[in-house]
Amino acid sequence: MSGVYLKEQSYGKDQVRLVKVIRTGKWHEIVELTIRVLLEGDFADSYTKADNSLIVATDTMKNTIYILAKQSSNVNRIEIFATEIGQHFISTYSHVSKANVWISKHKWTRMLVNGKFHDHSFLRDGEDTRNTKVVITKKGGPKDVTIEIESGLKDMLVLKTTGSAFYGFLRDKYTTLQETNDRILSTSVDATWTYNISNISLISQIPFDDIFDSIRQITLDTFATHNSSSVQATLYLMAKIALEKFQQLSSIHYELPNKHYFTYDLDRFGLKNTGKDTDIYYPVADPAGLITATIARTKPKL
Ligand SMILES: O=c1[nH]c(=O)c2[nH]c(=O)[nH]c2[nH]1
Repeated sequence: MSGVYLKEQSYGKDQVRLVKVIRTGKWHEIVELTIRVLLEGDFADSYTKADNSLIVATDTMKNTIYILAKQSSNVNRIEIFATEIGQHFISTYSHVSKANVWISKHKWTRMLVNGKFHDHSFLRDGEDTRNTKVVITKKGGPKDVTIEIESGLKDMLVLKTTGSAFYGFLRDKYTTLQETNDRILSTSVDATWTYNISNISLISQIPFDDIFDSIRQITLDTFATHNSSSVQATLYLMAKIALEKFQQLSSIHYELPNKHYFTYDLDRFGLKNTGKDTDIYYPVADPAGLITATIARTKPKL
C-alpha cells in the first residue's frame, strides 16, 4: 500500500486575457480583464489513476470565459461577472463542487481631448488594478450554493513629501536607524476586503463599484492627510474608516511596502542636506519594509 495520498487539488486556466468593447452608438467603453478559474471536485482519478474522463479541459474553460463574456452584460462589473463564470461551472458539471474565479481589471481611463471626454480613446494612467476573487461552493443542488467574495486594489503607488515621522521605536545594539520627525513616505497599496454575504441572490444589491471607489478614496485621503507616526498606524486608520463606513464588509487586509527614500549624505561635499535642509534623497527599491494587517469587525453582542 502506498504511503501517499492526494491531499488537495484544483486546476483550471490562468492568465486568460480578455477585452470587451461596449458600444452605445459612437460612445465606446473598453474593459480589459485578466482571469483565472480553478475548479475543485471529482478529479482525483485524473491524478491518481490517469483517468481523464471527468476532466473539463482547461482549453474548454478558456473558451467558456470568452463565450460568457460575449453573452454577459456584466463584464465591466467584475464581482458579478466572476459570479456568472463560477455559477456556469458549478451548474454545468455535476462533479464540480467548487469554482474559484479571480478577475483583475486593468485601467483604461477615457481621454480628455480639447476639454471633452473622447468617445473612443483611452489612456493607461497607472498600473494599479482592481481585483476580485469569487468562490462558489455547492452545498446541495446546483442552485444551493455558498458564495464568498473578496475585492480589492493592487499596485497603487503613492508618495508624500512630509507629514510622516518615525521615532520612539525599540533601540538595541543592532539599531542604526536615526529617528526622524519628517520623512518621505511612499508605498504601493494592496488592499483586499471581504464581503459578508449570506445568500447569492443578494449580490445584485451590493454596490461593488461605489465601495471600490470609496475605499480607494479613503486610502488616498488617509495617506495624504494623516500625520503618520508609522506605516502601521496609517494602515490601521485607513482600514478602520473603511470598515466603519461599509457594514457589508467583514474585514479588510492591507499590504503596504515601505518604499524607502533615504537622505543623501552631502556633508562630504560641504553641502547641507540634513534636517530642514534636506531636499536630495535616493530611492532604495530593496530591501523594503513590508507592513501588513487584517482588520476585522468585532462580532455584534448577541
Ligand atoms: O513606518 C515604519 N514602520 C516600521 O516598522 C519601520 N521600520 C523601519 O526601519 N522604518 C519603519 N517605518
